[in-house]
Amino acid sequence: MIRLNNVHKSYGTGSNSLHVLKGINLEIEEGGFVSIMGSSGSGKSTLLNILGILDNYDEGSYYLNGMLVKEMSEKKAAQLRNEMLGFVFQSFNLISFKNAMENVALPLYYQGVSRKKRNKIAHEYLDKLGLLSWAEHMPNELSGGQKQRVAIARSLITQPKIIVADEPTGALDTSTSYEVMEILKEINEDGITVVIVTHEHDIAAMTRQIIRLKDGIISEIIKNGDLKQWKHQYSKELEIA
Ligand SMILES: Nc1ncnc2c1ncn2[C@@H]1O[C@H](COP(=O)(O)OP(=O)(O)OP(=O)(O)O)[C@@H](O)[C@H]1O
Repeated sequence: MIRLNNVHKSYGTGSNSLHVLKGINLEIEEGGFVSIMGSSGSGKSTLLNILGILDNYDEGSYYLNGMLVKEMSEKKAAQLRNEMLGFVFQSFNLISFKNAMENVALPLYYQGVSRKKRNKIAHEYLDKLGLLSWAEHMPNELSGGQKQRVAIARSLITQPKIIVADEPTGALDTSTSYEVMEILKEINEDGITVVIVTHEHDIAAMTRQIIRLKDGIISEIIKNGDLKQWKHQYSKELEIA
């Protein structure tokens, strides 16, 4: 589903240039539940933005569903983004002057779906996320967890194949973070590939594969069965630190 071969990305030019990704090789299978970890500035968001076709890369290749992302026209890239991808952000990115239902329905507005139809579908997704009674509420009347659930409902309304989430629990307290991760897990169990960026080990451990970025390359890929061992090793590292 996702395949990156030797992907490089730099910001700036000349002496101001910053080489952030220095040859990323990565495969994510359909139905994967993956977290990207790494220290601040290691390039996690840069990588996620490339995966989500929100940003370009400089060298290498990125195949999404067998299609080379780089050689696409902007129109084709936008189409692929709209058809394949749903986005969730740390700061929810809800529109403050629209209520929960209107926020969820927004992607369908851009697809030209009639108001009646998009509101009906938005209600279905709010219901799925347990937010039906909050449909008419404005974002500032919702808790952080509710806002993130609205954002997740909005990301799902176009029926994407992949959800990319940049620090989806970064603005939430611990128990709400786990609730949001449980929702992402259920979404994944419905067959949607989920890729998140997080710096929290407990959150990463809820996914099935952890990709660690260091010095612009993938330093480690920890798979399902090894997570327990990894958590044990990590807690020992913490003790030493
Ligand atoms: N648009 C940009 N222009 C210039 N430099 C950028 C840009 N975006 C990111 N960078 C730089 O690239 C590096 C990697 O940034 P990125 O946001 O991908 O890291 P990150 O691992 O997600 O960090 P954090 O955990 O702090 O969010 C950082 O040094 C950052 O300052």
